[in-house]
Amino acid sequence: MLSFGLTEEQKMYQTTAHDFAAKVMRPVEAHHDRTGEYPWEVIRKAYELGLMNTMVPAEYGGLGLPALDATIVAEELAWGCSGISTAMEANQLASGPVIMYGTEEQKQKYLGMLTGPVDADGNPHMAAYGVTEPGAGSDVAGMLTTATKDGDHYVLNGQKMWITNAAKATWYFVVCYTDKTARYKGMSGFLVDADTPGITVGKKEDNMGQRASDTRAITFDNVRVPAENLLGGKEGVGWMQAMHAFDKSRPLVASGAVGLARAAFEYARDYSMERQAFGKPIAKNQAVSFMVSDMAMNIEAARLLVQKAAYIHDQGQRNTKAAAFAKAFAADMAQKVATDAVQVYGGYGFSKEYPVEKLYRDSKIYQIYEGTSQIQRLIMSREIYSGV
Ligand SMILES: CCCCCCCC(=O)SCCNC(=O)CCNC(=O)[C@H](O)C(C)(C)COP(=O)(O)OP(=O)(O)OC[C@H]1O[C@@H](n2cnc3c(N)ncnc32)[C@H](O)[C@@H]1OP(=O)(O)O
Repeated sequence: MLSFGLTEEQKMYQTTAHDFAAKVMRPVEAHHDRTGEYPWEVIRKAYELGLMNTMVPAEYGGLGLPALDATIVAEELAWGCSGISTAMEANQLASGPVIMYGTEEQKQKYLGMLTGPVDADGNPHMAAYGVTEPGAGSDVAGMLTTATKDGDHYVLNGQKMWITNAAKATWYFVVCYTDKTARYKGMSGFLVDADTPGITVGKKEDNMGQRASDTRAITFDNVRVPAENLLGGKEGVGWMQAMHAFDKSRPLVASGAVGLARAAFEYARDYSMERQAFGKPIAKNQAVSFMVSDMAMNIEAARLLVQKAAYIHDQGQRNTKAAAFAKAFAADMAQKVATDAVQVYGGYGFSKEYPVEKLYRDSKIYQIYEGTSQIQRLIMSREIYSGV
């Protein structure tokens, strides 16, 4: 049976996340945008409420939410502030491969850290996903980082770039080559403790948007990682671990774009009813109201794509094409909606004193991270033509 309604449980998660976004995130979003300060106080409260790590299975201390339910929460959090929600949701990207491929010991230890007791500073443990490199963003197989077996350890050398939560994470999921000759079949995934000697974290990137999120380079210089931290205990499967993690996380990231767009739409709708021009609210002009209608229509369409991609994943089926549809459509939509929201605000939209300026800057990264809009179309085209 096809249903577009939310269950009582889903409505409860949605309401909880929305209240949190409205009461805890919205009041501080401008501060974190301006200063780039990491939003620990928000993350601590989200952790206490159970809004972090929602997809970690219950036996490892999480809520064990299906991807569909997690997207409902993620949309609300990004409605609150997509910079802060990216810092929070990066844990879900890093924990994805562990949930899907970790050994029992790895799950107990590394998922348990995320849901377990806070650290000495009272902060919950965070994680980061390390695939991208300075010279390999879209082209994952072009990475250079290597792991060489040395007794009961692997020795990691190389550099990762644009890593969300790099300086805040307790552990990283890192993909690198254990066999350079085998292309993607020579890649392996590792769980790396962030305090391992030989790891250097770079400066915080001074980004255009989502400035609350901590993005840095991580350099590995002869970093010795115990062999037991090889994810799933198997070499050569790091590529698939990374790709399947994207299939799981792209609907989640796309739902963040939907949440941001919804915020921009609401501001534009409300402002268009208040702002007077030529003796009437500007919403009375179809040039404006049609722009706002397009926003509402495209947000709805994006959400349906997101929910379908998450639903397919939850059925245990491959959702690569649906996840790419959702990610590309939602990202491009969010950028357009945020741009049009600035347009509805006119000169005020260009000012930092009004909220749509931040939404415009924040929206851009959705077309870049987690696979660019161009890469999503590449993925779609391969899925469409394969086996035809
Ligand atoms: C909220 C969270 C915060 C977010 C913070 C931001 C985090 C990030 O930005 S993380 C980094 C994002 N980076 C990306 O998304 C990388 C984008 N690039 C890619 O995904 C890949 O490089 C991609 C898809 C272009 C593949 O390129 P390419 O090197 O041509 O490999 P390709 O030939 O397609 O694939 C190799 C094999 O893997 C298989 N494969 C690829 N993807 C999948 C998949 N999803 N499922 C199963 N198999 C797959 C292919 O079928 C192929 O198999 P075979 O050899 O049998 O034909």
